Amino acid sequence: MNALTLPDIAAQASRQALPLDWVGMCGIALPILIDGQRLSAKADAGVSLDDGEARGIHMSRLYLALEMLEQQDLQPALLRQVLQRFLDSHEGLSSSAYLRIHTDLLLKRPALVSPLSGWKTYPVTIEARLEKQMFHVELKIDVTYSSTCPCSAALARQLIQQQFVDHFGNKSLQHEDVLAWLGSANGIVATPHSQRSSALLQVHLQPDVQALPLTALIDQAEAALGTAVQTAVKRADEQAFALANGQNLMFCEDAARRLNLALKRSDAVQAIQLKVIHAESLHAHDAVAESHWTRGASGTP
Ligand SMILES: Nc1nc2c(ncn2[C@@H]2O[C@H](COP(=O)(O)OP(=O)(O)OP(=O)(O)O)[C@@H](O)[C@H]2O)c(=O)[nH]1
Repeated sequence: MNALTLPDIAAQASRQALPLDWVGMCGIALPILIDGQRLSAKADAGVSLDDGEARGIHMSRLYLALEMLEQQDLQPALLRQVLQRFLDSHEGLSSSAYLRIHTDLLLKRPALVSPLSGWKTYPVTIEARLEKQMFHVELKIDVTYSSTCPCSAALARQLIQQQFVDHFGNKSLQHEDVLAWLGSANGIVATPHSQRSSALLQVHLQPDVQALPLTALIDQAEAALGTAVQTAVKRADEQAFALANGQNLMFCEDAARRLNLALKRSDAVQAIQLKVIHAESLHAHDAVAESHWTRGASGTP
């Protein structure tokens, strides 16, 4: 049997004529380049099947178009080229093309005090679509941070005050006694609960953005949150982290508001949808807040 005789089922007419919104492949293994860094990714590639009479799309054509992503840095223009190739290879069948790329961005982060640093992964999804010649790019970024409950901190402070009264109530205060008491486990009788928390950021980029602002958005989010999860940690770094948490008490509502305000300052951002999850250590369920924002027609928030 030679290639000319291979049956081509996709080219047949469909028995049930019906257009489809999205047809393609999910979970395609792909090496990509972001800011010069080679990363392992999984891609979902698809097109609309507008011709309801056509049995199927040409999966291999989408798959092969992804080769364009192997050697060039991932930027909006490149995503658009790939999507255009999806459409060019499905002329008469499709008017919309979709590409989702899931990867773990690796960023080197310095310690708070010591001259050390370490790598941190940020799960990201880059989602691009070309519909009726309109091109859109959306970024989903997962940022982890530490949050300390302000209510718990206030309750702990009250217990420490009570302990102070119990201990020093009938004594004359001596500086060295108070200092020793403060440094003892007997003095600081209660600590507030903290949790590892995550911010799921979904950012719709402005149409004219030339470069994917992944690192910039992560930096802005971490600066707004103030207590990003650390990498290399010595005791000096842990102490600085304890101080940062103590000065940065937050409910999930506080975190959501801070992120909303920080991200909309970026010129690259057209709209945001965000969700913060405080995986509480107080109880077995999470505290969650969501927020969204869309830039007005005048370009102002
Ligand atoms: N459309 C479609 N193809 C599928 C599916 N599952 C597996 N395939 C296979 O994907 C393979 C590639 O499809 P095509 O791109 O049409 O391959 P081709 O006909 O050799 O390539 P072209 O000549 O470019 O059309 C075929 O062997 C299909 O059978 C499916 O659910 N839908």
